[in-house]
Amino acid sequence: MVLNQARTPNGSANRRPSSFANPTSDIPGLPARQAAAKLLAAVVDARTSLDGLTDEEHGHPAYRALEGRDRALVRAILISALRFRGTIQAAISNQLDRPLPGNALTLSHVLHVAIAQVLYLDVPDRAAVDLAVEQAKGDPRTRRFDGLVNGVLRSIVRRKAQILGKTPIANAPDWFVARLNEAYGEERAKAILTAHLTEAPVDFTVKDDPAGWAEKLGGIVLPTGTVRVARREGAIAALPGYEDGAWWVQDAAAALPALIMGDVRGKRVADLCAAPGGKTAQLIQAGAEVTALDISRSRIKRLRTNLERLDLPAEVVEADLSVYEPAEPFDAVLLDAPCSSTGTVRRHPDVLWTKSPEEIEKLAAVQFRLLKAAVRLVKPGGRIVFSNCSLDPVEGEQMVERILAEQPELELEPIAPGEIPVVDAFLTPTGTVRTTPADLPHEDPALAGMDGFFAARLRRRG
Ligand SMILES: C[S@@+](CC[C@H](N)C(=O)[O-])C[C@H]1O[C@@H](n2cnc3c(N)ncnc32)[C@H](O)[C@@H]1O
Repeated sequence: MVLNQARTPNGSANRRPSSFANPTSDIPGLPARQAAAKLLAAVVDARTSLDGLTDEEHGHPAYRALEGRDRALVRAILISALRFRGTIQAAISNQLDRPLPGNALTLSHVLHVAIAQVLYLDVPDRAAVDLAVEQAKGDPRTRRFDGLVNGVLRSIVRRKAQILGKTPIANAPDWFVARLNEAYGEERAKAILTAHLTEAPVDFTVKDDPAGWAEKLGGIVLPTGTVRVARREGAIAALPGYEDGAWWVQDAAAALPALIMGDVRGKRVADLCAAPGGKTAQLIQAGAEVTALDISRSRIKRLRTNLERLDLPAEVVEADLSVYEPAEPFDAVLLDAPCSSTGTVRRHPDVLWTKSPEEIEKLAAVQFRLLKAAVRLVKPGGRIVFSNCSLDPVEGEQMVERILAEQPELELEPIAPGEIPVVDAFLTPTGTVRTTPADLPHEDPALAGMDGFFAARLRRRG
């Protein structure tokens, strides 16, 4: 089907005079769709993180100009548009005889925003389609395509059940699928890609009584001890136990690196990339005397607030780990390094569209540098736990091989099966920890999975 006739939402020819001054600003719901298309452009064209764009204080101006409800709608649209980007793109392509012109990026974003609503959100189809047509008309870059927008969207509305009923296609860039296949084999890679299509549950690390908190929060206790609740509307801060500091939100996988540190009671431990403080809190709770260090002022602020709420005291240091010189070395250090975050796609579907293989290599270089800096901060004989939330072996398994090859004073301290029973299910043959979103399956997909994480325990030779 070729769609190039300019038509209004009700199918009649477009007769709106071109001199119609700023025709769109008063149409309810339109500013939210316009903002969504702008933010989508910023994510996929300029590779900007969605969290930054939707920051309540420093986010994109088009986002900050919206009311709270519209902000939530924009976020929901973008999460779906990015999570199902492959499916949406295929649905568009199926409607056209030839691809959209390469310079029609704005048109493509308008379509993606509308289709995300039609296929995945509880927005009336008619509103999604009509607003997209108005949006196209209101922008000189898309004005001449309003008929195409109308035709493509109406056709997708009609084919909705068929599109949604199909086996999901890979909603990830080719480079990512190729790297997953290579690292995990096709079957596990497919399971990971499928897991990415469901929103992650909310996980809580509790100070004590997991069963009691699971009941109060309406969740389950995972084999790892984490309390898990299916995602639902509502503020985390309104949940029981928040004010009292009884728990903190932390993915089940993110809770494992601190556990492989072993018994830290009474030890001086540095958490070297600490903010916002999930692992710091675990280490303090486990009885360590913790120094929490981070380079980012704003993230340090969040860490302080979190530790205050939890009533867990630590020495907090704002510094660059590469140049940090403590008065004396630590008994043990944890380096939860900055990474590509490809293990967190379920909650951050923008990651796949903002990162690239080159970016992964760059981040691996940063991790290598930080890991070397971490080694000099620990006493001879002391442990170094290295972790991150990437699925890519370059940032995990291969990073450990590289550092061991370069630093003879380091050795791998493999985790033996049964030593820390909660990580047994995730141990690799070399005694490191690897989790993926396809792990921790559950009959209810809303309660399944965990972040992709890697963690290794190293020792500075004594
Ligand atoms: C993956 S996050 C840490 C998450 C944290 N460990 C937790 O569990 O809540 C990585 C952190 O590394 C910090 N970072 C990046 N480069 C750093 C450096 N050179 N020195 C210290 N911190 C750094 C970032 O600011 C960021 O907060």
